[in-house]
Amino acid sequence: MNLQVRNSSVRIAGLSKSLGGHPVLRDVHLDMEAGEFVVLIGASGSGKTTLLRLLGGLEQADAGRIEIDGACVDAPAEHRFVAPERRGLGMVFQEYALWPHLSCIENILAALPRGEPERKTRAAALLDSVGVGHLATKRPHQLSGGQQQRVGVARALAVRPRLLLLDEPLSSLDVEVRDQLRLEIRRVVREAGVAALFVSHDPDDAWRLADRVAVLEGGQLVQFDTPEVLYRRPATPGVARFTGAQGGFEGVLSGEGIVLAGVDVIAQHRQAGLNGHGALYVRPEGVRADGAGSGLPAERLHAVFEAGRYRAYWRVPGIERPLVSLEDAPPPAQAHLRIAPEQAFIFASTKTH
Ligand SMILES: Nc1ncnc2c1ncn2[C@@H]1O[C@H](COP(=O)(O)OP(=O)(O)OP(=O)(O)O)[C@@H](O)[C@H]1O
Repeated sequence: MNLQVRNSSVRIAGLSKSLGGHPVLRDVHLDMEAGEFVVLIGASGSGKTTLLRLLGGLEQADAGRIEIDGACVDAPAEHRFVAPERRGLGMVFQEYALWPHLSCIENILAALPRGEPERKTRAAALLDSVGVGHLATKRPHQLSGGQQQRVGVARALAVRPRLLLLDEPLSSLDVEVRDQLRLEIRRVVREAGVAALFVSHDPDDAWRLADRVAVLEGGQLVQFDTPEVLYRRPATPGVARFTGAQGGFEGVLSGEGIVLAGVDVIAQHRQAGLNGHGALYVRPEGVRADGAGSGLPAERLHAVFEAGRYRAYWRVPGIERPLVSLEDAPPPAQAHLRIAPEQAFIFASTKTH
């Protein structure tokens, strides 16, 4: 059966929302392309759930505009607000939220539009598409968490949504089930051709699911890019950390880089408009110990074997925190650390000098 649904797109412009007198979202602009899978990340309290609730119609914006599939669903300036059930959305939550007294197939049938032809065939096909066709007659309590979430995804797609909203749907599952279900969600959402906004804390969700990743910091959208651009050009220290960087190591800016422990460290990317002091962020895979030669003089504090390599922790005179490197061979007690410019990023100093 063809599970294809309408193409969709989302336009969010100038969206602001305060809760309890505090601004939670500030002037958010975000356009999703038809069929695009966007993973929304951000620290706890950054406003992810609030953005999802605004899209879902569970909250009303203070300012700005939301369009789903070309239809304006929220625009306070125009006194426009479309109720949640009329927005054409599919929703999947962390807690599975299935009807406990209904079987899996009945849960799907309850979501299918009444006039839908061949309802039972479609409900069964939806369960099949997420790998739980054989559990159609079971009740939710007879299923594992991962199986229940599969039914949750099938039910969300049953309404032929214009947009699928997923709020940390994998976070209650153990790692193996999470990996498996992540792949299946991506496949089934692609097959349905529906746009999806997936809220997560987990970097693996961003790398493995997203066409683009949207990053919220303090209620503002600080970056909206492909995973590759996020990795190569993180827009903020927070994004650099999310992509695995350690930092910020404070130093004085030089012509092309930053001086740490008397050594000029070159970084390919430096935030525009900096002068005076800065802070270096670098991923462990961009730091290498070198027995001799140039680089930051370092003393090994500790090293552990990890997934075929050695993760080494170094003390560098003049740097407050240990610097971490990844090595192919057991690291020596003393070394010079070389930093790969493409793995290094310089942002504004967080200290007042
Ligand atoms: N009803 C409310 N009244 C007042 N403040 C609220 C309300 N709901 C949320 N907030 C505040 O708004 C901010 C953003 O909350 P939100 O739940 O959107 O963040 P989040 O990024 O989803 O966080 P988490 O990852 O922890 O779920 C938080 O500081 C939160 O305390």
